[in-house]
Amino acid sequence: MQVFRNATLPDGRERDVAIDGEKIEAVGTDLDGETVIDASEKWLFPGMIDVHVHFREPGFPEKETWATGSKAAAAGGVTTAVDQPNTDPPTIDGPSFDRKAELAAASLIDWGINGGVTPSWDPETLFERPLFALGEVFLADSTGDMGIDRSRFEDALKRGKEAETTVTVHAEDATKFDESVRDRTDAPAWSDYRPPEAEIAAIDVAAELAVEIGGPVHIAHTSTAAGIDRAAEAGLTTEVTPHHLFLSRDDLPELGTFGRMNPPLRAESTRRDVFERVADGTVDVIATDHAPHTRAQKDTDIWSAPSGVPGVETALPLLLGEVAADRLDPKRVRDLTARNPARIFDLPEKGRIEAGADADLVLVDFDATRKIRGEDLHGKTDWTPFEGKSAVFPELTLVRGQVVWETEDPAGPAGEFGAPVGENVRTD
Ligand SMILES: NC(=O)N[C@@H](CC(=O)O)C(=O)O
Ligand SMILES: [Zn+2]
Ligand SMILES: [Zn+2]
Repeated sequence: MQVFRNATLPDGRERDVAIDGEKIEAVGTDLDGETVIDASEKWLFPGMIDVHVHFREPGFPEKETWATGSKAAAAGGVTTAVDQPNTDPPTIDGPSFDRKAELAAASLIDWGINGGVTPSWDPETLFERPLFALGEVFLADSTGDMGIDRSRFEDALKRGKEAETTVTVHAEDATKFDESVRDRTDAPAWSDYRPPEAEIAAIDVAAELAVEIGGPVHIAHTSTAAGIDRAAEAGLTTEVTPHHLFLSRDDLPELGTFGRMNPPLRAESTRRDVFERVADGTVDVIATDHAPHTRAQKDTDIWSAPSGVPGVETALPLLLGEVAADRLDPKRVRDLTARNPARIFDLPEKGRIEAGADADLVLVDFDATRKIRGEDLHGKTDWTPFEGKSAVFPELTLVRGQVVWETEDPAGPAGEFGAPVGENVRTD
């Protein structure tokens, strides 16, 4: 048994946390074990469950792989990551799921694989597999051009309901895109091209159909306060990315094409409104939408650059930086990154520091604030849109009791420790 002694938990209690094998054995005081780690002056958070990453395999290993993405995740305190279906081949049937699952075996951290929806998807064989969730279902084209129309979306919601799985939605309505800005070459043109109304309109459709059809619906990467409010009012769960929380159009002069993503960066006032909804608990989940592209791929004009930014290694550190600066409550960070995703996606073993749960833990020293630098990160991309921002990186990350990241030993353990989680689909 190993014991973290006198660690501060997100709710402020100071406790010993004892780990036996893969599980938390006890949370208490005066606990004993063979290995005792002095954690006084330090905090333990549950590992982040990132329900939205693009680890790019199969198809685009120059952007990311399961090995590099999961190592970056571990270094950022993410202990479970869920991959999205816009790979090549897209994950839209049984065989493509199996192929991705073989590659995911290289993961250092625990993982889930989502199933996607296109005109050529095969729900029969797809739902025979242990999907994490159905989605992200693209209501407009993004990277991978998997946009679908309303009737196929209805079909996806019905299938999701039948299989008792959550449907996650990329909510943008392409009929609201503003073609009149096409002759502009500045980076903010992307934000004007895919305006807030496009997101709000798509969330309205998702909410309407979710209420009509039933079954849980989760809106991915919401970027507008109005969208979040409408989703929440309709009983849908919502997710916000670190880039919509910490960046706005004001950053685009500096970021240029490296700040292009879907949905795009919004006005600074919108960013503040979104932050408020994250801080007050209206938003359920922070997920990264980790969408790496190489520097060379991004370094072109605004209409040719691919959409998406990396974020899996910097999300929890940025949030912990906000805790250090007294702008976010540590309990809120715990809920957004661990407790809520575990509840929404039905992972009873994960997301909590309690006896019986998986020992997915992050050891944090709030005095160790440092600036994010792209060159220090562990994914395939050597750039980050968060360059220079203050963050608190984990000292130690454990997945089911196993150290997968240690600041003292950045070479760290080899991969392939991760295991699949959350067979959230009824396959009988
Ligand atoms: N968000 C993005 O801008 N890009 C994502 C796809 C997506 O989530 O829409 C990607 O896979 O590159
Ligand atoms: Zn998306
Ligand atoms: Zn995505």
